[in-house]
Amino acid sequence: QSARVRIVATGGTIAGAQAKAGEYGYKAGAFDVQQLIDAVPNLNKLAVISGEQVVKIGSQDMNDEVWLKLANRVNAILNSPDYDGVVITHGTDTLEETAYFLSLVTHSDKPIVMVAAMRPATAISADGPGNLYNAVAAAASPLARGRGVLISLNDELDYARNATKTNATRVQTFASVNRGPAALANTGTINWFAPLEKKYGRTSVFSVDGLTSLPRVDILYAYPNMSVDLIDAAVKNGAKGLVIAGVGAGNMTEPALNRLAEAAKAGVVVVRSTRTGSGIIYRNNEIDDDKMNFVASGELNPGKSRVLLQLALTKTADPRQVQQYFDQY
Ligand SMILES: NC(=O)C[C@H](N)C(=O)O
Repeated sequence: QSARVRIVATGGTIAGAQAKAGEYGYKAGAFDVQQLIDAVPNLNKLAVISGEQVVKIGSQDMNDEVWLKLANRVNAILNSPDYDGVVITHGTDTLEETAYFLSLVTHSDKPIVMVAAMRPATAISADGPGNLYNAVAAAASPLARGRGVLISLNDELDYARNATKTNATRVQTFASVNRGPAALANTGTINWFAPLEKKYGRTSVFSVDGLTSLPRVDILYAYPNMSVDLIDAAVKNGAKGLVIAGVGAGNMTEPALNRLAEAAKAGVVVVRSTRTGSGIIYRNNEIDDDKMNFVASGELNPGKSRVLLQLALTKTADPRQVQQYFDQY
C-alpha cells in the first residue's frame, strides 16, 4: 500500500520560469504545485501524491507571517490520518531557516522533506524534478520517520539543523558543514546515515499554537572597525534579541562588545555566532560570556541562531535558559 504524500508549494526557483529560453534571468515562483508534480516522470509510482499552494514567492521574501501560516498548515497535514508524509517546495535562499523553524514547531514522526532547486524549471538540466523525486521517495519511506525536517537537493538529504547554503550560484550548494549528510539519494534510492542527536520534532518544547507574531531578532555582521551604531539602531527599533555574525569564533570590536553587554544587561538576549560559515562557537572562549551575559551559538550559524532565538524568546529572556536551548537544539 502506497504512502500518501502531500506536496505543499511556496514558490522559489524550483518553480521558476526564464523570461526567454536559454537566458540566465528568471522569475521565482512562476509555476504552481500541479505543474511541478506533472514535470516529474513516475512520481506517482513512489506515493499517492496530492498538492496545495500556500504562497508563491521567492524565498528572499519569506517572513514571520508566512512561517506561522506554513507551520500551522504543515501541522494540520501531519495530524491528519489522510497523509503519511509532507514535501515542501521552497526557494533556496532562506530554505535553511524555514526548515529549522519547522523542525522546531512540528511534533510528528511523519517525514517532512523540503525541496528546492538552483536552476529554474525551464532551464537546461533543471535540478528541481530530480530533487523532488528524491524528496517524495524520502517522504514515502518509513526510514525517514522521526528524523525531523530534511532538505533534498543534489542527491543528498540533510537535517534541517545542519544544512546551509554554501554557494550562491552552483548546484552543489547545500551541505551539512559541521557534520555529514543525513542520507545520500540516487533516483529515489536512499542510503540513510545516523539520526540527529538533538532536540526537534517530538522532543521540541517550541510551538506556534496561539502565536500571531514572533519576537524581533536582528542579525549584525561584524567587521574591522565595527561601531556601536547598528547595535543602537536595532535596540531602539525594538529588537528583543540580537545575533552577531562575529569575526572568527564569534568575536567583534571592543566597543561593540561593551555596548552589547549593556544591551544584555537591559534585557536584550545577545547570541554570538560566526560569519565564517562553519565551526563551533564555544562559551567563554576569547570572550567572557558569563560576565557579559551572552549566549554562544555552538554549531548554529547566524540565520539559524536567529530562528532558535525567536522561538526561545517566546519562552524566556534569561540568557542562561537560552544558552541551554542552544546547547540542546
Ligand atoms: N534557488 C533559489 O530558489 C533562489 C530564489 N531566490 C529563492 O530562494 O526563492
